[in-house]
Parts: sequence; structure tokens; C-alpha cells
Amino acid sequence: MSDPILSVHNLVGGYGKMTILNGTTFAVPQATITTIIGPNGAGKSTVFKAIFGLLKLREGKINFAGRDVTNLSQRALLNAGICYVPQGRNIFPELSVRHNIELGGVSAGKGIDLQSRIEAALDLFPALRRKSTQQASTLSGGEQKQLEIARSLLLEPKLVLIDEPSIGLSPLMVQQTFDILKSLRDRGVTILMIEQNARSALEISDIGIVLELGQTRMVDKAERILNNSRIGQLFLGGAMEDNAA
Ligand SMILES: Nc1ncnc2c1ncn2[C@@H]1O[C@H](COP(=O)(O)OP(=O)(O)OP(=O)(O)O)[C@@H](O)[C@H]1O
Repeated sequence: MSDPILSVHNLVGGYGKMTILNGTTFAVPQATITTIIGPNGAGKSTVFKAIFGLLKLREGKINFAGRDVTNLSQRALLNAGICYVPQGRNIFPELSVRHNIELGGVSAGKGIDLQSRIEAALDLFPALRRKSTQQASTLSGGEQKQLEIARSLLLEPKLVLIDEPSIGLSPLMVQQTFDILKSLRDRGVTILMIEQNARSALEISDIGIVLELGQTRMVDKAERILNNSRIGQLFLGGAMEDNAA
């Protein structure tokens, strides 16, 4: 496995006086898909907010591509090569698909050929290319998620943080979206994902991380986590076995 591109060490933080991250520590190897699983409220989305500078940490260090990026601004993190696709739908429904993608490049520096980056993003998403002139509101839920991913690629990130991409999608759309994540990984992009759809996500992942009460309970090859029946019972309320049925 390659060297870590991201490492988080002993993160402590939360909301007001409430502590959610209690010493979260893990590393993400470069050009992998790493999936964080764990029960509701474990602090998974809070870790992403901390990595992307949306939550000020009380303690801990975040290292990315060999440099300390703890508590940097989102702008600085985007420039460093981290992008964040949050939960839910975050598109501009009245704008065209193409225009939505273009907005991913607003903070790109001068001298960058945005049009060729838009074309490269559309190459990855044939459904978006077919509908590139349509209003984004006319896309299906899965296509809208793909649009968010496409938009996030305009800055050519090294690391994509993606929070629950499969929520509300049909099984076919989930598979298509996961296939896109695999092809990004194969091009050298590192994907760190949170997923409730644990079995399907671990099946396409290299590494799995189990988070509980803001602490890392396990980091292992995804395959080993997938085959560990106790994990489903202990950390997912048996959800993995249910999904397997
Ligand atoms: N903005 C906020 N203000 C106060 N508390 C919050 C805020 N966001 C999250 N929390 C609380 O922090 C805890 C962890 O939330 P978080 O969203 O990180 O969990 P999660 O593991 O991603 O859960 P889920 O799987 O349900 O999405 C929860 O108890 C949640 O209610």
C-alpha cells in the first residue's frame, strides 16, 4: 500500500461544549478508496468537517501531502488539492448542467483551461454530457450526485471527501456512482468516503475505517472488515448481514 496522503492524529473537537471527536486517528493511503463506517452519530461527518476546515479543532493535527493543514481555510484546502462533496443535494437547479460544473472552477487560478477541464469531467459522466445543456433540476437524484462529483473535479483534486454518495439512489445508480469513484481512484485520485451502505462501499474500497464515539475502532483492509461478521453486529446493528441476505 502506498504512503498516506492524509493523516489525522488525535483529533478532538465538537459543537459548543459537546465533544464529538475524541482522539480520532487514521491515515489514508494515496490513490485508494477508503471508507469510514460506523453507527449514526459516531462523528463521521464531523471528521470531514474538521478535515475541510469547517470545524475548529481543540486538539490534533491533520497532515496532507506532507504538510500540516490543520484549521486552514477552505480556500487554502481547495488550493492544496482537497475537495468536499457533502451529504444531500448541493446543485444550482436553475442553471444548466454545464454551468453547474463550470462553477467548480471559480477559484481556479488564472491560466487554467476551464473548458478543457469541463470536457474532461463530462468524459467521465456520459449521462451528464448527454444532458449538459439541460437545467440541472431535470436530472435524476443520482445524476445530480454525479454532477456534484463532476463539479468537484474541476480543481483537479488529489483527495475527494465524499459524504454518503449513495443516499436516495437506486441500486443501479449506486453502482454507477461507485464505478466512477473506482475510475477516479485508478487515475490516482484518493477517495475518502462515508457510507451507510457499508457492504457495497467496502466492496469497492481498499481500506475500511470503523468509527465509534468519535474514536477509530479499527483500520484494516476493506476485504477483512467485510469478512468480519462481528463488525456488522457491533458497529452497524447487524446491517451488513441484513444487506448480504
Ligand atoms: N452543527 C451541529 N451542531 C450541534 N451538534 C451537531 C452538529 N452536527 C452534528 N452534531 C451532532 O454531532 C454528533 C455526530 O454527528 P455526525 O453528523 O458527525 O455523525 P455521523 O457519524 O456522520 O452520523 P450519521 O451516520 O447519522 O450521518 C451527533 O450527535 C450530532 O447530533
